[in-house]
This record gives sequence, structure tokens and C-alpha cells, in this order.
Amino acid sequence: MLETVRWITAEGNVLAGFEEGVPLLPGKLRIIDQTRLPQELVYLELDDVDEIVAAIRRLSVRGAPAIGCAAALGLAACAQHLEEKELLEKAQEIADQLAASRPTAVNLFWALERCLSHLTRCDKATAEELVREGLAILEEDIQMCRAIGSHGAPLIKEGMGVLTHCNAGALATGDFGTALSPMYVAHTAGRKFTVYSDETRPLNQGSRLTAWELQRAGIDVVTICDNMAAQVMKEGRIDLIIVGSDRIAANGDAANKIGTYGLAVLAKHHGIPFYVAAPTSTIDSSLATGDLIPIEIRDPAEVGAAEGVRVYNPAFDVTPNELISGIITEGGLHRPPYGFA
Ligand SMILES: CSC[C@H]1O[C@H](OP(=O)(O)O)[C@H](O)[C@@H]1O
Repeated sequence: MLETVRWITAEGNVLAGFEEGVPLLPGKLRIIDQTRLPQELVYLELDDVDEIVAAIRRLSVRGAPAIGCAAALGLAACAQHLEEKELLEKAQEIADQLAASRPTAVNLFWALERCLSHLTRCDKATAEELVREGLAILEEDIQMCRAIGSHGAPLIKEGMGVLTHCNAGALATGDFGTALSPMYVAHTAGRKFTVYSDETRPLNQGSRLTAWELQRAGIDVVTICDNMAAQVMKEGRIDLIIVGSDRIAANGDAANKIGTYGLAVLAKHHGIPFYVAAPTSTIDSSLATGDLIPIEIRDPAEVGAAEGVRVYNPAFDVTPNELISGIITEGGLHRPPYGFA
């Protein structure tokens, strides 16, 4: 278990789901600061919207489901400082600030919208109601990730080499992860396999986070540089690829960390099955195709180029549905043609 996103009450109760009788306010959004991993496991406890936005922007908390969970509980943490009479109006303003933190992961917008609409349906709009809804979103995410694990685990056979990109593990979700969840389930079932984890430049979520997660779990993991993936496939070391996603369009086109599209093209060339794992909260049915998915362009400084040299730093790319062998959600393994109405 990794307490990526939790609610911590003033009494120090760490909550993933709602517990009757536990005082919810005053409380704070508690996250693992992923910028400090793998050297240090440090928690941040936040209840200020500017600090929460900054934490999402610098990837202290990251990964589509984790960002959604953090935004929901972050909204609640900020709302507890509001007067009840102004809560509905100010909660919308806080949600707008949180929504402006990153553009690609649809879970961010889905979670905020769900919390605000919950508030309008309540007899009385209170911060405690926002905590309850945020904890419901978190608990549902954890269960969705567990279900993804059970649906995806049969793909991982004894002795396989499994390649993954970036981090779509427990750290990117409420717990268990999406792409890594089938690996955890297969490992628990006693199957032996090796995970090849792309370092995933420029922020190295793979070498820093995925390798750390899998090593902690006792799963055999090999870190490779991104530019080694083709050779590793050519050498026959990879039997299966499973990646996460930040937003999936109605036709199954999937946005994920930059470099994923290239892996899908290589997988096609080498005849390697390529799967995307994501909860249905990552599906954006309002977008017909993946070219409509907004792609975050991040700070050039992250790339570490020579002073004064121009840098292009898109954080995501889109894999067309025809390159995706299957999409694993909590509802099961979807095969093409995809149609997420
Ligand atoms: C389970 S969503 C994980 C997804 O999010 C990551 O992006 P970032 O690290 O920038 O938040 C990456 O695309 C992962 O596959």
C-alpha cells in the first residue's frame, strides 16, 4: 500500500474512505511529495489552494487518478476555511484555480465537477460534505485500480518481460495503480516476470518512481533509458507492454506520457501486444478522437538544454487506437474497435 493521497484529520486520523464518527474537520490534504522520491519518502499536508496548485504543477502529486483525488480533497481542505454563506460561490473559484493547474489529465476536471455538483445537491453546502465526496472519489479510485489489476493480471505469464513507461503505479493513483496493478496481482499470485521500466525523460518518473515502487514490492525490475526500448524489443526481451493514460477519447485514442506513442509504433513493428490500463474516470467521451486532447507543454528548463537553446517539451503524446491491443478498465478488458460513448 502507498498512501499517495489521503485526508488527515486534526486528530491525526489518516483516511482513504469515510469512517462514521471520525471528525473530518479541521483536516488537510496529505500527499507523498513525489519530487523527493526515491531518495526520501516525505509527506506534505496542505489546505491552501496556491500550495495545492503548486504541488500539482511541480508533480509533487501526479498521475491522472491521483491528481483527481488530490484536487477533490484539496477543494475540501480549502473550503473548510470559508464561511458557509459564501461556500458555494467560493468553492467554484477554488475549483477553477485547481482546474488551471494542468490541462491533460481529465480526472482533474471530472473530480472537481463531481464535487461541485454534489455540493449543489446537498441540503446544506458544507466543507464536510466536500470531504465525504472527496473520500468517496478516493475510495472508488482505489477499488477501480484493484479491479484493473484483476482484469489485467492474466496477460502476464510466467517468465515474461513486461515493458512500461513513466509511472502508472500506486503513486499515480489512490493506490495499486493502473498499468502496475496487473503486475502487483500477478506477483502476488506467485508468477515470476521481469518489468522493464523506461526512465521516462525529462522528469524520470520511470527510473525514480516505477523502479522504486516495484523494488519495494519485490518485483524484478530493470531500468532502461528511453532510447534503449527499440533494442530491448529487438533482442526479444519484451513480451508485453502495459502503460497508463491521462485521457482516453471516445474512439480509444489514448494520451499518455511523452514517448508512449513511439513505444506503440515499435510494438507494432515487433509484434508485441500493447495495452493501456486506466479507470473509466480517465475516459473523456466528449472528445471523439485523440487529436482533441489538450497536451501540456511544460517548462523548457526541465530538459536541461544548453543556455539560450530553444526547447520543445510536450508532456504527453497520443497513441491512436489502432495501435492499442486492448484497454483495461475496472469493467474489464476492452478489445478494438473501441467506442466509449
Ligand atoms: C495512472 S495515470 C499515470 C500517467 O500520468 C503520468 O503523467 P504525469 O507523471 O505527468 O502526471 C503518465 O502519463 C502516466 O502514465
